[in-house]
Amino acid sequence: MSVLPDVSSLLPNTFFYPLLFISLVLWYLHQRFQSSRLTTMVNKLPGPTALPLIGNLYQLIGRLRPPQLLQYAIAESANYEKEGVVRFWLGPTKPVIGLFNPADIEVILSSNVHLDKSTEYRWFQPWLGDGLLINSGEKWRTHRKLIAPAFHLNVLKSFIPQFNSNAKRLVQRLRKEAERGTEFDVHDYMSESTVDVLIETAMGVSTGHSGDRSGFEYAMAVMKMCDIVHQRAYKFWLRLDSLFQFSHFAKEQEGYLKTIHGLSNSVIKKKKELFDRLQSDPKLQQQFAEDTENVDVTGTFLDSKGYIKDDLDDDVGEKKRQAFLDLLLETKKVNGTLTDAEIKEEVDTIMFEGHDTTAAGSSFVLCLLGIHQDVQTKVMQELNEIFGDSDRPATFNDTLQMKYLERVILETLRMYPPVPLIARKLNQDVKLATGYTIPANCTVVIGTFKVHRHPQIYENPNVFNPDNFLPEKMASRHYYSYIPFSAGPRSCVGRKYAMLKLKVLLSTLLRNYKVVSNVSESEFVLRGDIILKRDDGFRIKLEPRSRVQAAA
Ligand code: HEM
Repeated sequence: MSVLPDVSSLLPNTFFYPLLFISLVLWYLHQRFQSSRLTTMVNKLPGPTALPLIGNLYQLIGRLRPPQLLQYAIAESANYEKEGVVRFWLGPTKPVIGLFNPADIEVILSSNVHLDKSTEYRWFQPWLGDGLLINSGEKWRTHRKLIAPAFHLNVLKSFIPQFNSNAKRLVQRLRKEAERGTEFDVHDYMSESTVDVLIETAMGVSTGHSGDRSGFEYAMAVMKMCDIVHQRAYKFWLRLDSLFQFSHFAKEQEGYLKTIHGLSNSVIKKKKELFDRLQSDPKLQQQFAEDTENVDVTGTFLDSKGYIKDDLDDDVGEKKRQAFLDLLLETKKVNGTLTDAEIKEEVDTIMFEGHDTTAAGSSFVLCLLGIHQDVQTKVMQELNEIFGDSDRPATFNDTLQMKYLERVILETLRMYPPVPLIARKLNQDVKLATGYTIPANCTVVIGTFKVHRHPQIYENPNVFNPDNFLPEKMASRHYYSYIPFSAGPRSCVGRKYAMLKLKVLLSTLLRNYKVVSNVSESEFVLRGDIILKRDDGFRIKLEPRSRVQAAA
């Protein structure tokens, strides 16, 4: 028997050296990151406590569901309202800077330098290719210059008949819900309608009104794709393509993209056939000639003079006034400067941006009108003054008189902005108006939802009040305190299209149905997966209005 004490339990076991090694490597990496220029500068910005290496990721534990994530982002940013800036570390090398001060936002959005989208937008690439929403540099500049004129007001005015015929179809589809009189989710109806109307206007292809549900299937696939892209942002193991490709999401994505690209391919094919026929038939050309009637839009949101002016206001001359897909095909034919692949990615981009945003926006308008019956009564008074007893379709001039409905739409987009945040990647240091400096390589997130509910900008920011958009109220606020369509050189090209379409669609629907909602705003469960939605569904009831029938 040994007289020596047993020291084997004190000796390092098999795990000791590997653990020591990993700890030393982590400690070394932490020290390196801490002393880098990026970290030193970012850590001067206000933000919640970040832990070594994982940064603020620990705060996401237990919040990996879209509604909780949005709630967390809103609550955490409220602690930095005074500063207008908040920094988060998503791991050791990924700083994200949230901005919600209009003067700081202007520094980024009005710039011709900070135009690059954040790296997260690359997850859209299998879907949108290198289209206008995500591309950058010279390609973005030339494509933006090419596409913006297709959304000039004089082109949009020629879409009024299609807006009306689709509004009428929507009213007919909703009839069964009105007859039932029970609660239903209006978002599916709005999605299908906004896809169809986009195909018939910007793409210039008839959907045939034949009961074909490809628009609906497309809209549902888009919703699922948005969910996948959103999950990649906060489930960190999905951020890397090398891991994502082995997940079940990759397989699902393939299926959704088949539906999405199936529709865009078929739209392009149909349009090409029509385009070729048009080219060889002068009579058809005459028939499709644009309506370039001159109408005064001063004093409305469609007129940007009193608001944020952008390239949608540039007069591009009569010649260039063509609808979107006509313009692209013509450019390819005449200049040879566009490839088929480029046309495809721009069609996919416009199809996505043009439908999901307006489907969410219009669904929120209906929910809010269902809750605020006094506001709905005022909208109806205005519509009755415009249309009287007539069930005629809306004209462009009618839409200019829908000033109160316009304020309702603007206020809805303030409280529930369909694009709740915008993210840019900085390629150089930026000094903000508030004095803070953000270093190059940071991701900057503009918190639209947060700016729109800032108590120092909007009196009673959580109260729905269309009068927030009376001209004098708008004039008294900072330009960049209302940015549902972003602003500056990279603002939304479909802004005027969206407002015009929403007015025709909503006014037609309201002339036929009274909207009712038993759900209060405090019960809305919001989720921000790319586009802001209600997780609990856009639940409303409809009651037929006896006086006016569907506009013919
Ligand atoms: C209520 C409706 C809409 C809202 C709230 C909205 C909002 C926005 C926002 C915030 C952006 C900037 C996104 C970013 O920087 O990440 C954007 C960009 C864009 N939107 Fe819209 N949008 C709407 C409707 C439309 C429509 C109807 C179209 C086309 C028909 C459209 C086409 C685009 C395009 C192509 C871009 C990219 C522009 C660029 O990067 O140069 N949008 N939109």
